[in-house]
Amino acid sequence: MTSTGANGAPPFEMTAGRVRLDGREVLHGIDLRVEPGEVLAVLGANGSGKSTLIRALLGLVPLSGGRTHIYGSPPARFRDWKRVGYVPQRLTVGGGVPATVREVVASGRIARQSRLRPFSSAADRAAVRRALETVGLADRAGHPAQRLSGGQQQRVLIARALAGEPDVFVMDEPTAGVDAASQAALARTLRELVRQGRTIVLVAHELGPLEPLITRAVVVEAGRIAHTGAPPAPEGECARPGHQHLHPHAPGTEPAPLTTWNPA
Ligand SMILES: Nc1ncnc2c1ncn2[C@@H]1O[C@H](COP(=O)(O)OP(=O)(O)OP(=O)(O)O)[C@@H](O)[C@H]1O
Repeated sequence: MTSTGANGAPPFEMTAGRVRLDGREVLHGIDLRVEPGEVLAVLGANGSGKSTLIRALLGLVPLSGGRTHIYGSPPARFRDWKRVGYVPQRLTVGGGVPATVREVVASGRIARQSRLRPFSSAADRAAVRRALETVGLADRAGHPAQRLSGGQQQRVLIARALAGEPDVFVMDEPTAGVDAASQAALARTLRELVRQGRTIVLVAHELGPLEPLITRAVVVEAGRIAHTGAPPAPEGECARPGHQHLHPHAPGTEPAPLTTWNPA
């Protein structure tokens, strides 16, 4: 898999990025380069600017100063959206229009379709099925997504990103409101994605079972990066004597299928 853009450009590179919302500057000169294969945690208090930062990296909010690139292109000129999977904080797809779980997850394939191939193919349907199985929602495929619990909706959004088979995943609090078993399942899924060479940027308050996967953390404080460097020290299971730390970049062989979630 190619994990950089043309000329080896990294997934994201922001230089002196500034963002104003409602006339108030909320990001004050951010420098951040995300390397291929990284699992970068964006940490910080409520309102520090974490979501705004990742939305700006994706071009979803415009910069008022500085510049940002996705695989070497400014967001407005970036065309290869199939390489990018975004898991927002909440399910907003459909804006109240009823959509089934399968339809929401299938929308993750849109960037892979084209004017020449506008309809879903067998490969699209298989990717949607795999993604639903991975997050343990295959039996809910025909249910209205809006009627699921918050944690299940979060899993739908993760499945939507998985279905797109992107090179880089950007996840805004993927564990928020998700039960402990599903958090552990998400950690297993992310570990496999990283082993396949994908890049992951995730916003989190609590890393929980994702902690051992993190290769670098940035801490956002009042719209600035206050710390960048080593991930937080592993706790709990990983810190126990005899625990086998499976490094996410351990050289692998063939990509294995993503582990199916079996939430209790
Ligand atoms: N659409 C908006 N208009 C005006 N101000 C906004 C808007 N969205 C966010 N803000 C403000 O920008 C700042 C950063 O918000 P942001 O959502 O990026 O923080 P966060 O670190 O992701 O917070 P949380 O952990 O609560 O999700 C906050 O002060 C917030 O009130």
